Amino acid sequence: MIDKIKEELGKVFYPGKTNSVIKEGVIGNISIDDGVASIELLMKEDNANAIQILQKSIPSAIKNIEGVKDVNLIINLPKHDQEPPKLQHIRYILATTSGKGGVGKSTVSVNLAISLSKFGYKVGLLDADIYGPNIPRMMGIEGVPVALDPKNKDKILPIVKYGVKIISIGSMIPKDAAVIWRGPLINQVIKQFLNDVTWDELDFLIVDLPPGTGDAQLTLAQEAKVSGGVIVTTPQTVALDDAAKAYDFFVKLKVPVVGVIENMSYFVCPKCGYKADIFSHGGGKTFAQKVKIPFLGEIPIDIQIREGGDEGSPVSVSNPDSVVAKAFADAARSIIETLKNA
Ligand SMILES: Nc1ncnc2c1ncn2[C@@H]1O[C@H](COP(=O)(O)OP(=O)(O)OP(=O)(O)O)[C@@H](O)[C@H]1O
Repeated sequence: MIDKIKEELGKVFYPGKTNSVIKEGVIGNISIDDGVASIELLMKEDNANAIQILQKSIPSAIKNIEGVKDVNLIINLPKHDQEPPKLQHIRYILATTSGKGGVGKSTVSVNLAISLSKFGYKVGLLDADIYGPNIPRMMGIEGVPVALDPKNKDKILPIVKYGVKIISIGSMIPKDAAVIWRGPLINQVIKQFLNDVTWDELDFLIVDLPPGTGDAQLTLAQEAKVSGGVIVTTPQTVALDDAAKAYDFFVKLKVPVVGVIENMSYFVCPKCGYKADIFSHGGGKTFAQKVKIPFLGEIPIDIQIREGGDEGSPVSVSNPDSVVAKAFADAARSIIETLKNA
C-alpha cells in the first residue's frame, strides 16, 4: 500500500512549483497503522500558504486508496538555529488562537486583557487578525484613528481603552474595507506592530491571532519569544478537531501552550434556569487532559458577552461581578500561575 501512496503523492504538486511533493523532497516517513496512513511532511520553508494547501491536497490524494481509512499528516517545520528574540520591554507575550473561526477567540482576548489590567498589570492587546480585525469594535474604539508618537515619529501610539493599550489594523483602514493580504504583508504588519508601536513597559502583551495555522502564527513565533499560547475552542467535535491542529502548530513552533478555554460551553436559560449543552460540553477539558495542559475554564453562552462585544463594552467592564466576567478573571489567574511556574 505504501507504494500506491507514493504513486499518488507523485501526482500532488508542491504549491507554486511544477514538481510533485515527492520530487520536491518534502515527503518523509510513510507508515500505515490499522488503516491510518501517517505521512511526514518535511517543510523546507516557512510557507503557511503551502502548508494549508498541502493539508488538503495530500489527504485528498490518498484517502480513496483501498485500505486507507484516515490520513494523519505530520508537519515538520524547518529548523531555525536562532531562537526568537525576547522583547526586553515586554515581560510576557500571550498568543490566543483557535482552530476554527467564530469560536470567541477575540472575545477571550479582550476579556483576558481587561482582567489582567484590573489585577494591576500593564497590558497591551495586539490584534493580529489582519483579515477580520474585531478588536476595535469589541473594545469600543471603532473609528478612533491611531496617531504617530510625537516623541518618536517612527513609532505609532497605541490607543488606550479600559486600561489596555491596543493596536489593530482596523484602526488604520476604513471600516468595511475588504483587505486582501498576502503572506509577506501580514509578516510585515505583525513585525511592525511588535516593534514600531510605543508599548513602553508591558507586563503582558496579548496577541489575538487569526484562526487556523497560518502566516500570522509563523511570523509571531519567529519575531518574538512567545511565553504562552492560549487555545480557544467550543465544545463540539469539529471545533475540537481544529483546536488540536492549532495546538499541534504551537508545539511545532515551540510555543508553550498555557491552556485551553472552552467557550460557549453551555447555556443557562435566564427565565427558568434550565441548563442546555447547545454545542455539547466538556470537550475542551478532555482535550486539555489528553495533551496535559491546563484547562482554563468554561465560559457559558451569555447574551451579555455578545452585547458587550457589539457595543464595545466587554462584560469584564460592564458587569465585572457576573459569572462570565469571573470566569475570564479565573482564566487569567490560571495563566499567571502557569507562567510563574514555567
Ligand atoms: N460565550 C459567548 N456567549 C455569547 N456570545 C459570544 C460568546 N463568545 C463569543 N460570542 C459572540 O460570538 C461572536 C464571535 O466571537 P469572536 O469575534 O470573539 O470570535 P472569533 O473566534 O474571534 O472570530 P474570528 O473567526 O472572526 O476571529 C461575537 O459576536 C461574540 O460577541
